[in-house]
Amino acid sequence: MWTDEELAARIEQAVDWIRQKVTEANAKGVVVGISGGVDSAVVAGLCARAFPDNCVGVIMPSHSNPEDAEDALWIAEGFEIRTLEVNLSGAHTQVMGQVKKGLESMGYELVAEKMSQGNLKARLRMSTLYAAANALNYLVVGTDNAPESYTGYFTKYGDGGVDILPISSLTKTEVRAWARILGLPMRIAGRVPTAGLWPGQTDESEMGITYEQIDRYLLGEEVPAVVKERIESLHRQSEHKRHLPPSLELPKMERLD
Ligand SMILES: Nc1ncnc2c1ncn2[C@@H]1O[C@H](COP(=O)(O)OP(=O)(O)OC[C@H]2O[C@@H]([n+]3cccc(C(=O)O)c3)[C@H](O)[C@@H]2O)[C@@H](O)[C@H]1O
Ligand SMILES: Nc1ncnc2c1ncn2[C@@H]1O[C@H](COP(=O)(O)OP(=O)(O)OP(=O)(O)O)[C@@H](O)[C@H]1O
Ligand SMILES: [Mg+2]
Repeated sequence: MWTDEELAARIEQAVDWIRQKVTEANAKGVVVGISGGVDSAVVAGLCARAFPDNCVGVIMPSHSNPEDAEDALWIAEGFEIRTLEVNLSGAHTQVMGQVKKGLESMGYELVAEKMSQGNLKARLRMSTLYAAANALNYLVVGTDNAPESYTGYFTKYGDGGVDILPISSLTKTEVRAWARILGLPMRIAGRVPTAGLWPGQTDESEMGITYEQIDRYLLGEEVPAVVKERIESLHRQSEHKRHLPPSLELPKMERLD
């Protein structure tokens, strides 16, 4: 594996990179959503080191996982990050209720209601992070790791809607190793990954494969054929999320006047 010194050096590289990107953008600091999960805990640790006095952690408690907010606060306090708490349940109920009622009154059947409400949650979180970042001239720091990025396991314009991605080349195993070096306990480093979009959701049960398997695939190691097919299918289906929207280029028209 890696030595602690190697890991610490890579962490310092990531911290410097965050500082550089913020400076290049003429911004003054960083905003990060802290969920209680390991990815955002690691990114929070990097952000705190990069901008000890200009870092805001946003905690957006979810009724599906209320105890996560306590861990999120504990993580922020540990890194001495100032926190903003925003409860999105009212906004979520309002928007989703009106969309559902409106579409049903038009005669539509909602074929993917659970996904729609879950992804709206991720997009409201994104809007909240940008509301804070805009107000302060800070950048929004994302938490996608390599397996999530490769499989497209993120919400388009939700948790995927960010300004910079410091851990998007890290396997989940590496993220957990960085967590340990940053002083996070096993309770956080080893917790079951969940997007928190609906009660009981876990990343691995939803994807039907494990992070260990995706890590192995990304490192070019052997994985069962069925796992390889699943990863490649998720990658293909989500290609659109890793690009700017396709835009129609029409030839210029001569003006008649
Ligand atoms: N080929 C194509 N070209 C252009 N656009 C395309 C498209 N196919 C779909 N789309 C658009 O993309 C939309 C589908 O993408 P999207 O809205 O992202 O939705 P989708 O990929 O269906 O779902 C997001 C997945 O990410 C997971 N997630 C979300 C948030 C956080 C985390 C986490 O790990 O914390 C995980 C979530 O549980 C779910 O499995 C469609 O509604 C459509 O508008
Ligand atoms: N309740 C929440 N409060 C604040 N931010 C959140 C919340 N839920 C999700 N987020 C943001 O969305 C990001 C994507 O969630 P994701 O689940 O991939 O990461 P994680 O929770 O940090 O780690 P894990 O994937 O191991 O659960 C989080 O890293 C965080 O920035
Ligand atoms: Mg999570």
